[in-house]
Amino acid sequence: MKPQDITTGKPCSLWIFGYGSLVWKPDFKYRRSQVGYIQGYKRRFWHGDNFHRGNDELPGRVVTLIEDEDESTWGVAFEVTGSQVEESLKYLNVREGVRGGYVTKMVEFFPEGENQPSVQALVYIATADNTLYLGPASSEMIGVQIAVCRGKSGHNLEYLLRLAEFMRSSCPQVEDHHLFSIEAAALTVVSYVLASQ
Ligand SMILES: N[C@@H](CCC(=O)N[C@@H](CS)C(=O)NCC(=O)O)C(=O)O
Repeated sequence: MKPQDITTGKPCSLWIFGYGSLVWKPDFKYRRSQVGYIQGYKRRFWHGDNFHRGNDELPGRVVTLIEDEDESTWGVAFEVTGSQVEESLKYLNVREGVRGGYVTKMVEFFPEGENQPSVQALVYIATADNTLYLGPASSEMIGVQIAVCRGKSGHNLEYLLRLAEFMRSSCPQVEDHHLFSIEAAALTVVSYVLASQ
C-alpha cells in the first residue's frame, strides 16, 4: 500500500531542497529534480563537520543557510513521492541530523525558468546554537581549513569543488563570491603544497 494524501488520494509528494552536498550527492531515490532558489537566505561555509568531511581534531567546514532578507540561495530541489518520502527522510535524518547537526525547516522554492510555480520544500539548516557551528571566518582561513581536512565521506576539498562546479555548470548566472573566493583560497594552498614537493 503506497502512502497517499488522504484528501486527494494521490501518492504523497514532498520536495527537498539541497544547497550543499545534496546538490551533487543526494543518495536517495527521487521522482524528479529541479534547479532553483530560495529567498531570504545566504549560503555560508560556517558549519563544522567532524564526521563526513572532518574529525574531532580537525573539523571540516560545510555549508549552512544564514537568514538575510536581501539574499537568495541557488541549489536543487528533489521531489520524492510514495515510499520515497519515508525512505529519504529516514536516510537524511541520519546523514544531516544525527551526523551533521542540521535541523529541518519548510521554505518556498522557486524553480528556474519562466512561469514556474513555487512549491514548499523541506530544507536542512545548521543553526548557530548547535555544537558543530563554527561561524564566520575569512575566505583564506576557511580555504586553508578545507584544504587540510578529510572525514568518512572523503576530503573536504571534494565537497567544496563539487559545489563550485555545480554552481558554474547549473547556475552560471549566479556570482557566489563567498563560494568562489573560498575555492580560490583552497586551490592556492593546494598549489603551494604541490609546488613544495
Ligand atoms: N543541508 C545542506 C548541506 C548538506 C551537507 O553538506 N551535509 C553534510 C553533513 S555535515 C553531508 O551530507 N555531507 C555528505 C558528504 O560530505 O559527502 C544541503 O542541503 O546540501
